[in-house]
Amino acid sequence: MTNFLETISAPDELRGLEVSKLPQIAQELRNFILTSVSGTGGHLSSNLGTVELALALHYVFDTPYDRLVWDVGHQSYAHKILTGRREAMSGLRQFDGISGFPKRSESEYDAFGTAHSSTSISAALGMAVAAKNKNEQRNVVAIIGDGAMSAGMAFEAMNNAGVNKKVPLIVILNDNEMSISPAVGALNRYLVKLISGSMYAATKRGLDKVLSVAPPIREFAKRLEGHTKGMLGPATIFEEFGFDYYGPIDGHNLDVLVSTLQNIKVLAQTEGPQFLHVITKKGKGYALAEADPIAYHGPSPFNPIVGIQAKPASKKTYTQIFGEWLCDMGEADERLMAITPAMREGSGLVEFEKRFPERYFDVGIAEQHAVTFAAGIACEGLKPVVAIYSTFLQRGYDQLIHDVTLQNLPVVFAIDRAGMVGADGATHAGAFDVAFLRCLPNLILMTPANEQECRAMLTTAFKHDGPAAVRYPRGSGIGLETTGQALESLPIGKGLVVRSISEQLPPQKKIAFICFGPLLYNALSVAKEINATVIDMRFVKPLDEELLCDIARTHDALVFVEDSAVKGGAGSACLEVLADQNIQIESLQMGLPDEYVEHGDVNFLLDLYGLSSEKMKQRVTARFL
Ligand SMILES: Cc1ncc(C[n+]2csc(CCOP(=O)(O)OP(=O)(O)O)c2C)c(N)n1
Ligand SMILES: CC(=O)[C@@H](O)[C@H](O)COP(=O)(O)O
Ligand SMILES: [Mg+2]
Repeated sequence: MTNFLETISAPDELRGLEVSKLPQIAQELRNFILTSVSGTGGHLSSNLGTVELALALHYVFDTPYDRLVWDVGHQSYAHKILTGRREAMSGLRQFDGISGFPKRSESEYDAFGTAHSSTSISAALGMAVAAKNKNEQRNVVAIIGDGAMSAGMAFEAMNNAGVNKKVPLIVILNDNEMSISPAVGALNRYLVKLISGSMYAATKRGLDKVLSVAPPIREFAKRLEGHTKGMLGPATIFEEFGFDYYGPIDGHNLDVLVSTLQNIKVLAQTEGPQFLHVITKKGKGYALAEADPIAYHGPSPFNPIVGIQAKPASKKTYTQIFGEWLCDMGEADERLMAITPAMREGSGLVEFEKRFPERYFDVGIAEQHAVTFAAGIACEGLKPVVAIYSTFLQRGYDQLIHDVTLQNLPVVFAIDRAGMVGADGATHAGAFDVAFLRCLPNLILMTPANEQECRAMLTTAFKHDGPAAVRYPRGSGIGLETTGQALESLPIGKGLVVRSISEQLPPQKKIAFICFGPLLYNALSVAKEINATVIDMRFVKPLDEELLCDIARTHDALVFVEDSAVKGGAGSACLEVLADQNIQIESLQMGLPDEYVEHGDVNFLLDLYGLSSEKMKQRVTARFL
């Protein structure tokens, strides 16, 4: 049997086929995705669930002239494979390989770069308004998941789109009742009601509209009605926002998808914003992923025959260290309230939810709300802990300033994925939190070098009567044990001398490494070779100014080391203090460059940016020795 997928290098070739060929192509796509992603690692269950949708979209719409904007974009592998990147999938999320998300610089078919959730409707509306303004008859489609739909930004866009009757915008809601973990919130309950049939009336109303304005597609309405129950009832929330609403329809039925999209494409040009609700299964077609879409959301490489096999890890991850601390502190202090914006597994809160369900809050993909929700909790004397990725905290920055630090409220920010994250690349790098946090009055900012410091700093933050943040990287530390360790704080604003210059073989130049975070250990291995001092500063804010100035006055050169952007980072904070104290000294800053750090193996990237031990030694030698 012909493998059609191998003959398709662009959607034009797809559009030349009979629609009856699409189911076979879908099967080939699904098999290819499973084989490829099990080999490279990546996002799997969401991609298995959107095979038919991607196929039908490229079949019906004249891509890339018509625009497709994939929300989050973690589910865009079928889209990438159909648009000439099948071979490139073997390099997925590897350095110099293709991104795991749509990326404008990667393909003309990637209309908008995504990865942070809930931006698609805003971007698509912008494109649709621009097309209208330029008198270009173009279709723009936003494909957004039910999880992504829970973010305020999606409703900001809907609110703006709905009143714009002449804008050819199509929004497709890919509803699989899952975020990464099960979807949460009132919107999820509402969608379940829609799916359950209690509000199929919307479809009936939509059908009546279709019949009234486009008689030639009467058979479309009849066929669509075949998939819905014609009960009358209240308008859907989407219609109240000004969209014509159709669905829910089966997002795996290519006949229904293609005919529905062909007609909605026409309506968008004459009737304005259209909203299609499709139902899919996350993990579709691979039994293990269908059974456990969470485990298969973003797996590392695995054998698809037997599925993911749990491997006993030699060292705990920082996420596990946090999760362990959260339970221990939650046990010790019932005021602790744990908040996650839709990242229960990734942030390590699964155990806490089991043990303290009444103090666990998954607020959905809603970082802005998560931060201010925590502020409200703190106002009432309880102790909120916001578990959040560095990159996603960017989404709640104004709330962090305006609602938390300005009011000096005791909220703990457990910031995971600080520094380089590897496979997810530039959109997910935790590069900027030191720069955007250290300038905030009232906030304490800590950078643990190892697991024990991480646990102690979380305790310090929790016991502090004001806003406090601890930032720690993706992955494991050096392997220090923390289980059962006492919940003791550190002296706030105090650094630590980890190594002093040995006077036995005094170096030609007295160099001190001033370190923030786990790169301290790369610096330490260099310091042992060249006989240098190593300082673990521990706090970016408040800085241990006394220690810093003492070291500066007793050494010939300082090397600042951090796994965050150099621009505005911890090293810059130190240089500001030295300038204030009028201390002149040679210095070198080591950290993330003034560019977006792309996807790739973290150790490779550390070496690329001169942060491996070998490269640190080369840079220090070249500059000072
Ligand atoms: C602002 C932001 N917060 C959190 C995430 C992490 N994240 C990635 S995918 C996802 C769930 C998306 O659910 P949905 O939109 O329903 O897509 P599905 O995985 O079900 O296809 C989350 C929370 C993100 N990418 N962006
Ligand atoms: C698409 C998305 O934003 C998440 O799935 C993210 O990729 C998770 O990152 P980790 O793998 O670091 O938990
Ligand atoms: Mg979903």
